[in-house]
Amino acid sequence: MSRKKTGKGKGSSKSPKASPSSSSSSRDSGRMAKGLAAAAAPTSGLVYPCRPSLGNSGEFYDIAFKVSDAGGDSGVGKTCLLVRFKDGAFLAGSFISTVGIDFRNKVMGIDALKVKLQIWDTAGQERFRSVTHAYIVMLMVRFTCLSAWLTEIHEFTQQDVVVMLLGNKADSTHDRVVKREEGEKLAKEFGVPFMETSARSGLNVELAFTAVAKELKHRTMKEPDEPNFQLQEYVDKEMRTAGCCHS
Ligand SMILES: Nc1nc2c(ncn2[C@@H]2O[C@H](COP(=O)(O)OP(=O)(O)OP(=O)(O)O)[C@@H](O)[C@H]2O)c(=O)[nH]1
Ligand SMILES: [Mg+2]
Repeated sequence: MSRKKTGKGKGSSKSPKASPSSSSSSRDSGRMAKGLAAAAAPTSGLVYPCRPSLGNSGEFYDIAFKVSDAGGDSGVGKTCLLVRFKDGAFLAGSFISTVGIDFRNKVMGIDALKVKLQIWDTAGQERFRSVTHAYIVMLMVRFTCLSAWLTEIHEFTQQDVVVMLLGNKADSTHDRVVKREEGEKLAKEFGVPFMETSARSGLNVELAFTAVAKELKHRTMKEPDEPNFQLQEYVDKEMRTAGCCHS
C-alpha cells in the first residue's frame, strides 16, 4: 500500500469546497459554517488512499478514516477531548461553544500501519444530517437522550456506522453527569461500547481513539475468515492491563 502524506495542525477554511479530501494543506483541517458540511463531506468514511496527499507538513499514512464526535450535548467536552487527543493539552478557561463543524487530523500507529483519523468536531446543537459521512460516531451524551440520539444516528448515517459511547469528565464528581455503572448499564442496553474519559486528566483519551482506529482498520482490512474486532473487549482488557486507566 502506498504511503500518503498528511498535514498537521489546525487550519481554517470557510469554503464549501474545502473538503478534507482537497489537496491543499491549508484545508487539511478547519472550520466550516453550519449547514455546509453535508455538501462538503464525501459520503464515505474512508478517505481514499489514491487521492492526492492532504498536506505538505510531512506525516505519512497508509489509510485514513473519518470519525465524528457528534451526539454530545453542548458542554459535555467534545472539543476538549479532541484537543487533548490531538495536542495533549487541556483547554482550560471559559467555555467557548463550537460553531458549525471543525476537524482535526491525527496519524496513529496501529499494528504495522499508519492510520490517519480525520476527526470532525460538531457543535452540540448540530444534528446528524451533517455527519452522515462519518464511519464512527463517538457519542458523548448526558445519557438522558441517548435513545433519541441513537435513533437519529441510524436514520442519518451509513448502515454500518460504528457508535461508541463516551462518558467524559470522569475526573470530576461535580462535573460528571452520570456514574460509571449507569453509563455501562445504558450502553449495554443499547448495545454500544462504552468507556469513561477525561479531557482534563487525559484518562483513556488515547485508548478511546486507538480502539476506534483499530476497529476501522480491522473492518477495512480483515480477511473473510478472521473474527471481528471486539472493541469493548479490547478497551476492557487494556484498562485491566493498565491497572484501571490510561492517561
Ligand atoms: N472537569 C472536566 N471539565 C471538562 C472536561 N472536558 C471539558 N471540560 C469543560 O467543559 C466545558 C465544555 O467543554 P467543550 O469541549 O467546549 O464542550 P463541547 O462538547 O465541545 O461543547 P459544544 O461545542 O457547545 O458542543 C469547558 O468549560 C471545559 O473546560 C473534562 O474532562 N473534565
Ligand atoms: Mg465544542
